Amino acid sequence: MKLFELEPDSNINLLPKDGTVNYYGSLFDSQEAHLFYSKLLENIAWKNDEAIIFGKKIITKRKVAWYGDKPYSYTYSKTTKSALPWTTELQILKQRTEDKTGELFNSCLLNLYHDGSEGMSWHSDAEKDLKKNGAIASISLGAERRFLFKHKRTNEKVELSLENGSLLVMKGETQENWLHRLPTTKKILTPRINLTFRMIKED
Ligand SMILES: O=C(O)CCC(=O)C(=O)O
Ligand SMILES: [Fe+2]
Repeated sequence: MKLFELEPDSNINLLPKDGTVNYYGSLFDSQEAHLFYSKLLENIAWKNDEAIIFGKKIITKRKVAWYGDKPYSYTYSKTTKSALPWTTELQILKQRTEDKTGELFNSCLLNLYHDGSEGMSWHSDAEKDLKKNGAIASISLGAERRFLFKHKRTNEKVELSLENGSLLVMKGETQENWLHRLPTTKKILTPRINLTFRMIKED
């Protein structure tokens, strides 16, 4: 056991410019992280994602789900989904994320990556349904994976590792100026669940 486990400083901005990314490390002890992971695996309405890539409809191996305060429709990879009502676990996780970050969220996109062969390619989350420059809070459960940012103009890169139970927040102009991706890897053989709490525009 490590006697002096240093918590990451969530005030540090991991990006050198044009946006803000804060890493909070793990929000849970390993038992609690495992409990949330199992409950989400069991209780979330996981579906294979449909995306339109180069004009062709494809079905991803990765599974997704979309929850929110209201049945918001959300257009993602050119397909539209309607948000389901919060489950108990999601309500607890949303509350905890809001307490930690001081931000409010009204929706959550979940991703289930069965192993390292599934990932997400370079993109930014600036869909028109999302509040402009609203914070996006990302919780990771299960396998630890690498996560990268790339500046849209300069190609500068920032890399980190998303631990089991960890919270990462992207805010300010991050989505306007940076892309992010979850690279695939042959080394990871176990699943990971990711939750991104977001704020959908209500007009
Ligand atoms: O799985 C992750 O950590 C990232 C997911 C993501 O970028 C997204 O859902 O937009
Ligand atoms: Fe994203």
